[in-house]
Amino acid sequence: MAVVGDLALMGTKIKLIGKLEKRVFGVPLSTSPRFSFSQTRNLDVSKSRTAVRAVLQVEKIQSSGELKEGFLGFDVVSERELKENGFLGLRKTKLVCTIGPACSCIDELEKLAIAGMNVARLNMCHNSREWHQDVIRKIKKLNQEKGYCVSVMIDTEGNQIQVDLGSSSSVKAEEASIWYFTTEKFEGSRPFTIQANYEGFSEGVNSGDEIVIDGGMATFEVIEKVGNGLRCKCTDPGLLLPRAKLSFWRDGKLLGRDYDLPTLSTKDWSDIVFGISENIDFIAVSFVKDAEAITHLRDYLTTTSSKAIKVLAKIESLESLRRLEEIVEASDGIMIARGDLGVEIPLEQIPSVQKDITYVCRQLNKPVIVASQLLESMVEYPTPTRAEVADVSEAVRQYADALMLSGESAIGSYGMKALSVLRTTSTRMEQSCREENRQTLLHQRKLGASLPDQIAEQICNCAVEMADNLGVDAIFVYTKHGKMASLLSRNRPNPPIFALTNDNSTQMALNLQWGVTPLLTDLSDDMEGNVKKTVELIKAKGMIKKDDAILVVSDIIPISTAQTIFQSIQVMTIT
Ligand SMILES: Nc1ncnc2c1ncn2[C@@H]1O[C@H](COP(=O)(O)OP(=O)(O)OP(=O)(O)O)[C@@H](O)[C@H]1O
Ligand SMILES: CC(=O)C(=O)O
Ligand SMILES: [K+]
Ligand SMILES: [Mg+2]
Repeated sequence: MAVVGDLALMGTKIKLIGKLEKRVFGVPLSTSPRFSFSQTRNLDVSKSRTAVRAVLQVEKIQSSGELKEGFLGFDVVSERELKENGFLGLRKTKLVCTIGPACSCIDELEKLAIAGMNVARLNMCHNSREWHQDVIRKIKKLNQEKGYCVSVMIDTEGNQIQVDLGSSSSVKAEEASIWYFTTEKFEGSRPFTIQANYEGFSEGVNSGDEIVIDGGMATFEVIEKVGNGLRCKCTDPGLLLPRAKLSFWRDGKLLGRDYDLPTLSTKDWSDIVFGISENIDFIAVSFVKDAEAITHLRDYLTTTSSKAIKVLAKIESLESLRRLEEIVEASDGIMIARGDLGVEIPLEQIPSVQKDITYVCRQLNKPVIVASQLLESMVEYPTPTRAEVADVSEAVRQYADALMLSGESAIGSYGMKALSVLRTTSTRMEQSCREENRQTLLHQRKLGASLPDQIAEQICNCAVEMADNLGVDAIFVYTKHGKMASLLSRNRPNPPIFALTNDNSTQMALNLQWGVTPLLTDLSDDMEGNVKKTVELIKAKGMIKKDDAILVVSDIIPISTAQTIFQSIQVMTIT
């Protein structure tokens, strides 16, 4: 903590963190009292040095390169990749890693960041609040002190009917053995008895129906109902793991039952409040049923969070597939959660469903993550199977925005190797798609309703066509909320997109967007000046050379001429 007025901050920009006790420099900084305050403001310290008595924590942001005059906010990993591989060699597909006990210490987190992790995912199903807080703070520290740019995602637990095995690590069910599924709570374990976590789990279930564990780990036939419980016979032997999910089938079809469980449980809401206070970037909502839960959460975030947290809907149930378009429209992005999806639909349908979901996301311009079992064998082994590499390649060929590791990074012994397989496999397939000119096969649906939106969309479509036809080295886009950057990304251009923004939440959100390298930088109303400055800075870093061509797109609305919106495409050749 420091008294702002005592610091020599003349003419610099500072980031203020802490509880605001007064108006600072006459500027009323809005903040919700419930959450910690973190906002960047341009303050003229010279005028008010003596007037200030507000006690605030002043964070040195020069080290993370934030908004300092004359700074181009490259993260250390993109900068290195660009220097080593050149513009075209920059990886386009983003990488998400689930953080678990195998990679939660700061050294392992840093190794993942160096190896290309763009987003760290924390699954709130596991571990304690303190553990999650510790991991988030380590990631923020790495970003701040060492110049990485890793976004943080929390993934809600959700309301699901699952088993509670108490302290047992697994339970084996033998062929024809008789079991009792109950909602009665008891300590320890009882032979042939399995606790289900939800009172109404057996409602509407008849004798003769099937209970499928975790999409096929084991199967039981219901013999009879006993009170709220079910007496069953094991028809397909196998293993029950902790938190194994139950699904009910009749005549070969999933029993689509509405359990009346809200998408977000009380625990999920408490995790969300925690996430907001820890300044996370994404919330992935598990077992989304419809658009309503997503809209509700987004409204809540608008009123309670000072930063724009993005809401991702996880598609992992039959219901979410039925309402796919409305869910995609309502959310900021999608995760194809193939693990639980495979519990609800036959496995052979997953590849075509994945293809359909990525297509819808492309059309509606929402980033999409392909998740679960991409390199599952690497939880145990140091090399992937050929089939796994083919699966990863197919997701890249479908132009998914991001690929996700789950157990491979969270509990596996070869998380770093798995990340490296994702990186090399996606880079190779991206090159092959460029050679094939596959992006020309993308037919985009018109999205914009208002004229400015339609202009933005057309400009981005044309800009990408021009960039590819001219073979420019890079696309630069100046963007406040990331809209133009995403519209460019949607067209999957050959050159990389550098999105220059002065908004930290935009920067962190763009980490999930295919082909976009977000750069946090100081922007002014003077677009010519911005472009000139960026080029000078990037030149000074030795990343650009004579005769390189850059295409520049801008959607910044000048404040001084509020009525006029300048949206333009410029092509520059470096002299
Ligand atoms: N924070 C953590 N602490 C302990 N173990 C973890 C943690 N995160 C993940 N794991 C382990 O990694 C494995 C795979 O990770 P993950 O939880 O992402 O899979 P999942 O079950 O498909 O996710 P979801 O519950 O969202 O469907 C889990 O089975 C769990 O054992
Ligand atoms: C990631 C996840 O939730 C799943 O695959 O089920
Ligand atoms: K989850
Ligand atoms: Mg899941």
